[in-house]
Amino acid sequence: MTDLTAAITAGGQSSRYGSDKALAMLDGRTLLEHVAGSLDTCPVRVLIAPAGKYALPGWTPVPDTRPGQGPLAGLEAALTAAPPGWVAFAGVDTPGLTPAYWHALAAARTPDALAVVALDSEDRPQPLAALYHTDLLPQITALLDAGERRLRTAAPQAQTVLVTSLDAAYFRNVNRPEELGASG
Ligand SMILES: Nc1nc2c(ncn2[C@@H]2O[C@H](COP(=O)(O)OP(=O)(O)OP(=O)(O)O)[C@@H](O)[C@H]2O)c(=O)[nH]1
Ligand SMILES: [Mg+2]
Repeated sequence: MTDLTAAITAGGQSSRYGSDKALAMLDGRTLLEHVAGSLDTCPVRVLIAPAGKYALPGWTPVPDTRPGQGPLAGLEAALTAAPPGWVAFAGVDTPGLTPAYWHALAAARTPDALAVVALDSEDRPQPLAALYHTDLLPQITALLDAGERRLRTAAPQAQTVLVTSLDAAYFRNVNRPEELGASG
């Protein structure tokens, strides 16, 4: 994955979780560390979060361009900070991601694609564990300027490769404490 820049967007409020879910513990590591571990071999790694909020060795903190405006704004900050090319973009709350997941997405890229998005076992797109190309940046900025906040609008369908049949375990998503279960 040496040609991917890693970006974790961590500017959320965890309002459903009730405390900062990035720091919630699962199997001895924080959720943030689980996600970071899936991307540690990427040469450039950025954490979209307020300066000083998290200590994540090897990851460069990058502040939001539009604080509090959601993950689409987090993606804008990530694509702005990244060198030209592909960015592996993840939230803090998907601890099932692994290097193999990102390899599967990277292998699905086509020459015309600007995004690679997995579908879960119910065919729902997973834009918070997806690849985006930095060439999307001007259109994402235009979307945000026009008031758009939905991450799923980040890339046009015609330039999005969909990846199916991946293991459901990759898509574990923690929004509430009960979703961490006894292991939390
Ligand atoms: N950079 C950045 N990331 C965000 C922002 N809002 C949400 N995120 C991140 O997007 C990911 C998924 O968001 P949610 O699951 O809705 O997390 P959240 O907004 O913290 O939680 P809720 O308040 O319960 O919706 C998480 O990694 C969040 O940290 C934001 O304004 N800026
Ligand atoms: Mg949210």
